[in-house]
Amino acid sequence: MSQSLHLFSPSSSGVALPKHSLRFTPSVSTSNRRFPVTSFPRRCCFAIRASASASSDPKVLETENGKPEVLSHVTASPEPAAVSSDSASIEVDAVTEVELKENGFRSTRRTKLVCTIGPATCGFKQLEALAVGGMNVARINMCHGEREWHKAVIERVRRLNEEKGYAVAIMMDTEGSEIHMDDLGGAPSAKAEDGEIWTFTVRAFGSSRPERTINVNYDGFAEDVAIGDELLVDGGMVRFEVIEKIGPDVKCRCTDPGLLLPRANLTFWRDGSLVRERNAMLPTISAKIQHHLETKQNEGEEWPWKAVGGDRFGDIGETKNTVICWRRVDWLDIDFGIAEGVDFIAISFVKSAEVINHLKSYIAARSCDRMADDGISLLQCSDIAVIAKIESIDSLKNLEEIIQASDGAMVARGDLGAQIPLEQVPSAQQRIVQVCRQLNKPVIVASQLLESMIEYPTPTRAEVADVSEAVRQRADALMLSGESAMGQFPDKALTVLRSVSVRIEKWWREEKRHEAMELPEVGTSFSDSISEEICTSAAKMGFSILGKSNNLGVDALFVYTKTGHMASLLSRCRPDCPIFAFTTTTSVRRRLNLQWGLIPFRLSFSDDMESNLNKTFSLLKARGMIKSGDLIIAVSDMLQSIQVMNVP
Ligand SMILES: Nc1ncnc2c1ncn2[C@@H]1O[C@H](COP(=O)(O)OP(=O)(O)OP(=O)(O)O)[C@@H](O)[C@H]1O
Ligand SMILES: CC(=O)C(=O)O
Ligand SMILES: [K+]
Ligand SMILES: [Mg+2]
Repeated sequence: MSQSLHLFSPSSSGVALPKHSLRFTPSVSTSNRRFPVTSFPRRCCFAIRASASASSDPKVLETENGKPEVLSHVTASPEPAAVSSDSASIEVDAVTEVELKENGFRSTRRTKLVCTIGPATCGFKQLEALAVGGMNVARINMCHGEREWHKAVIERVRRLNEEKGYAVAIMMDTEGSEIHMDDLGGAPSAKAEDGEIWTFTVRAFGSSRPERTINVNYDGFAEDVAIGDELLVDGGMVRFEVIEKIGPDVKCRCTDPGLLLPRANLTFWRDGSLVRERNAMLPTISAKIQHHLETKQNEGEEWPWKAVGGDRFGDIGETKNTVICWRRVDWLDIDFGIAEGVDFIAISFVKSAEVINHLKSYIAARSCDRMADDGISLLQCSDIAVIAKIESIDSLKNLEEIIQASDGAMVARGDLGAQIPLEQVPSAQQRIVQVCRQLNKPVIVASQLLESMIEYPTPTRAEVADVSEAVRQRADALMLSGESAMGQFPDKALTVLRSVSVRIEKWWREEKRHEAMELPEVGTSFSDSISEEICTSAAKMGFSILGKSNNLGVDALFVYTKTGHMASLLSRCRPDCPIFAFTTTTSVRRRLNLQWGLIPFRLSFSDDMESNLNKTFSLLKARGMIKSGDLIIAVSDMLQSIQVMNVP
């Protein structure tokens, strides 16, 4: 078996490059950039047989957010496939179609959009409006609401995907170990005025809560704070000074007035520095649960946190009386996420790669159990991607190792801005985005992108500039928080993200302003290296020169990928033309929906590239997504090949 990179030019039907000489050198001039459709020489292919399930699946093609189309007469045989010529049987993906009409073929939006779902957007119609508006990922935040509420949202998104053909992925965000306030007894907000005295306490009050009293979720709160400390709500939206401690009650004077929101995050500062010693940021597990733990441990029972071990997870034997761990509720949420088959789990307040590694093994073990229980096949069972939220000083310290261990990262600027000086947040963002790109992990820029749109229908100029900067940095995705969760204008906020993204992407493409980034090799095996070379070469051919068109006038990159890896390698190069990513499973398709520039489709394909291409051309032409004469570069992880051709 040999591994070859095949480049097609007008003078040759296929060139097999020798091993270790996989540099792409354009062999054609731009004046002669239309190629005949060439056939793939099967004798020199590195071929992986199509899996049984791929060939027995109904022949389906789905676009990013489009309805599935069943093409019963398409075969997966290695012979050139019979393809549908009946365009009427092909339903057009609403979102991609709208964006294609709005922006033209080459100007589809590359930046992906994540919306936090909350009371303002949890209904079916509201979710549908977001999907139509370009939401690629729906985020649910386990800090807020009950599990039942989140379950209902997940079910609605699923129904939306099934009934209306979208591929909206679901991201579950864990509560994490931060200290936060209670839900204000159900009130939407509370106003703290200058000089007022408020009590922060761990005492439970039930319905008879005294005025200006806030419950705190962290048992050690009163012990850890000191008189004179500064208490910041949501990173400084409201500030208090600690003036007195009475048992579990901490009396504070408001020094910076503002609106307290339910479950707002709390940090405390001493002499200008964030207080982090004594594990102040990690809630101790409650005595009740600890007792339960010890009893069960004595019975020799296995524990989820035991299974993943490590001090941060509360290895029970080691920390008898002060078990420090992710709170039990996080584990229950993680189990919930696995059972619901969410696509991403975002982990709040990650401190080290160890946390991510443990969680990934846990998910893998749990997913296998689930697979066995449900009798579902390996291909159907998605492994859930783990997103590391970078929102603490520790996470910045261990940034590279955390991102390397994760499947992606989030620049969680809300809490990050409460832990480092605000003026350092932009450079931290730039660094995180850059490290993610180098390590080939998708990155989301989150929090306060359009904060004023919670209340107003138009953004501030400064917010538009902030969104533009994240797009310019070519982050994979932008995220709405309060704007979509509880704001008055969720659809308008999404429209702003969408239109600013498209405009800035186009501007930078035309101006050729993007600095080239040195991308180190990420793979470890020879086969990985070949995939990287192939993708780099293909993407290079898809780059523009002189602000006009790309080297060869390439209209789109096609990638046929089972795991999604080759698609992400192409995305990482941030080429100028759109990337159509074809994959065989819906879960991989949904996951690819988070990555820059990918238009993910589900398609049953075989290991015969010629038949795959013919089938794809026919389907996409019928949708008006490509036309005869368009120049396509196709790569595939089954054959590790590159093909350059015109759509017939
Ligand atoms: N499921 C929900 N139910 C009620 N309110 C919600 C829900 N999700 C979000 N919200 C509201 O929207 C606001 C912004 O949501 P988001 O989850 O992005 O912020 P956050 O709580 O600051 O995030 P994190 O806790 O991850 O740092 C929250 O402060 C809350 O008021
Ligand atoms: C999103 C989030 O968790 C933050 O900004 O803090
Ligand atoms: K959270
Ligand atoms: Mg946060």
